[in-house]
Amino acid sequence: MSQRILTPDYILQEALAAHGTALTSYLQDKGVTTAVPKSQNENDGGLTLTVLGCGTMGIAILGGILGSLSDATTSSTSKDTISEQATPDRLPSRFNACVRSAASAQRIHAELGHLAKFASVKVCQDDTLEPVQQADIVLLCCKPHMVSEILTQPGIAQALAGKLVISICVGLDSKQIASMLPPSVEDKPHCTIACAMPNTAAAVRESMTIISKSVPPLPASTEALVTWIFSRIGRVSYIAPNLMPVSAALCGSGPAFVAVVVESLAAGAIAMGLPREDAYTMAAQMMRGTTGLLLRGEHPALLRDKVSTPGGCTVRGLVVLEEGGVRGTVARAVRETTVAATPVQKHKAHVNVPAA
Ligand SMILES: NC(=O)C1=CN([C@@H]2O[C@H](COP(=O)(O)OP(=O)(O)OC[C@H]3O[C@@H](n4cnc5c(N)ncnc54)[C@H](OP(=O)(O)O)[C@@H]3O)[C@@H](O)[C@H]2O)C=CC1
Ligand SMILES: O=C(O)[C@@H]1CCC=N1
Repeated sequence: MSQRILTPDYILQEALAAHGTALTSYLQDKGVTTAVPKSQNENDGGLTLTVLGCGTMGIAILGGILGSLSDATTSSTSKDTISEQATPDRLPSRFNACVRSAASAQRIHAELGHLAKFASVKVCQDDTLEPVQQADIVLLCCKPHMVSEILTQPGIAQALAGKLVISICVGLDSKQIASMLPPSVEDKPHCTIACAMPNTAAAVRESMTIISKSVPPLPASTEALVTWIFSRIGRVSYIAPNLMPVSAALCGSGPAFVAVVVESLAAGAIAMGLPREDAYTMAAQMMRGTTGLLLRGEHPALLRDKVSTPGGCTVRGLVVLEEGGVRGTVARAVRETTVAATPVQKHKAHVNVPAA
């Protein structure tokens, strides 16, 4: 059985979340004045953000936001990659994390418990209505096929009216999500829907998040808020809605493709006698260094040429890669993924299979 280490701060947060009112009146009866932590105070001017489906990505995003709030509390240096962005008038300070199973609830406690002292984080198991009612912003992080079931639960649509819904669900665009909600009233949409595509590196605040440009554009304050949320977990870029599927393939799925490359590099090194753990660490750090050069503006082709001395060892390895058709294979993987991530074409023919 896994063990959880509960810090005094964490226990206090949990007790306040579960029995805050009772604890406060008990202490007041004893003549003790209680100061509710800022983030627990419903009137602190902060927003409530509810993560609907707080699994791998929900935890990564929430962890990034809480981490950035902890940076703001403990240090004057910001880790923002987009430091010049407009700061929204109001920021999230209370968080609801919704899941179905006890195991998923436990996972949130285990992975985010140490950050809960920087804001109020409530884990909601098998309860979506109240957290959505409490929310100013709803982050839709469940699997795409679950969205319809969740949004059509009794009361959810009413609870979402007038709010900001941000979806990270691959293959769903804002029109499809809107179609699961009541129609707009008097030309006003039921709620504001934004679509974003982060990736799993959000967990280390190194995501490349692509956000779909909304039509009509989001109000400036809403766009600032969406940008703020995702710049907590890495870089942010806005793109035309029709380019979201290819962005999902490159940025959302990309870490899986790169992981295969790292595994392959390590496999070759292990085959030549390098200890397994050393091989994975060396491959990962080598990749990190290479991305540093690329992000500094170096073109990949020039980088490759710089490393391959004529008559040297690298060029011999490169010839093997070309013989194996690595470029074509990787490019085809991105094309195939793009088709699978495209809303209307999701179940259509594979792009790499020639038409019959
Ligand atoms: N994984 C990735 O790298 C990326 C994923 N995405 C997108 O992010 C989304 C989430 O993916 P991922 O985090 O991997 O998925 P996970 O399966 O890890 O997380 C989904 C979460 O949703 C919860 N959930 C399911 N149904 C309900 C419900 N009715 N009420 C409340 N919670 C519910 C699940 O809880 P429980 O476990 O208890 O059922 C689980 O915690 C997907 O739409 C995907 O397209 C986008 C970019 C990258
Ligand atoms: O493959 C998936 O379903 C998700 C979407 C983007 C990355 N992984």
